[in-house]
Amino acid sequence: MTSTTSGPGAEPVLRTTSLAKHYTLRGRGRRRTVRAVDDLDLALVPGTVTAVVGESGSGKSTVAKMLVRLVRPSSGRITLDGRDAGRMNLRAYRKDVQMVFQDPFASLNSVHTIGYHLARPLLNFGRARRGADVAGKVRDLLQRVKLDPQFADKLPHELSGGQRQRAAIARALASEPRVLLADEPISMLDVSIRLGILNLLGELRDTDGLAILYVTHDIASARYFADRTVVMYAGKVVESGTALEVTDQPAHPYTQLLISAAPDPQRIEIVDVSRASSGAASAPTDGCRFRDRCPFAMDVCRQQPPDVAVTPSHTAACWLRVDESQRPASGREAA
Ligand SMILES: Nc1ncnc2c1ncn2[C@@H]1O[C@H](COP(=O)(O)OP(=O)(O)OP(=O)(O)O)[C@@H](O)[C@H]1O
Repeated sequence: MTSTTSGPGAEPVLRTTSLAKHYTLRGRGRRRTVRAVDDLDLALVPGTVTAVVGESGSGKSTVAKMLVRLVRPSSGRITLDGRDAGRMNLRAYRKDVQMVFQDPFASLNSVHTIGYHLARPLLNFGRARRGADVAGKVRDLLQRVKLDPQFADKLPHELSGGQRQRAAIARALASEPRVLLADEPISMLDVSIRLGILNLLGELRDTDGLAILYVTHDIASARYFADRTVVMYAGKVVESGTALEVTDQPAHPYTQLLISAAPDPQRIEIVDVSRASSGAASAPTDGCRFRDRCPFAMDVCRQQPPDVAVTPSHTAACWLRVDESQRPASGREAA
């Protein structure tokens, strides 16, 4: 096999191994544990987009927050080029791993110009020297996200939502990162400009060889934009594969439900259908977490299903994919 530095065959730059985040909630004298993320093995590869898809409460944002080190994992490991992220200096880590947030209105400070927002990380990460150098690099960043250089002098409120999100992407690019974590980067934008932002991110993937994590509740946009798709339900990955495999031949009943709820999974329509029907918050924490909503649930689903290979690049964690003769005895009875 030819080894490449970017694209689907390249070595992952960021990896997670058995990553988990559990929150303990206390109230009325009781303690409750929310298993926001469990057993997550993820590999982000340069020059590719990995989509994490799921409805509200499935743990997608918690994954992104752990990866950018805003939230400390309860267990498991994150490695950047094989180095343990938890032991790395945060500034050195963030130079390589940057995040774009959902809300471009909240993520830029209203009292500072766009130029200021871009100059700060350029200087902090040592990518520019004060004076003409930083001004030139601010212009370059604006150009890369297709904003006119005059935007440097504007305040955030003078920009549209799409322009703000472009400015936020430019800010994330200032450190010249290798990994970009994009948490629902288009869900708050007008439908007409969403595609433009995804296309911009796609260009950056190709020109800069960025490894992009694209967090979304919208499986249609993942099909359009991502190379690989990972589907999460109630904190667990239920299916993963190439974006086309997962959308066009979904193997897990939960993915099938997500797709049937999308108006047209082949079109980037982006209607917020999946949030309304979320059952993730009340899902069981043992066995298959989807079993209470699954039309095919069996007794065996009380046990954790194995990850079954559908194709060499596509897996689904579902007992239906295990031959009946291979299931534990209870797998042959209806629940
Ligand atoms: N700081 C926190 N304290 C307690 N529970 C939390 C915290 N952050 C997230 N959770 C819980 O963890 C679970 C996963 O949340 P998360 O925000 O990662 O999901 P999500 O898929 O990104 O959903 P959304 O699209 O609504 O943001 C949810 O049950 C949520 O209530």
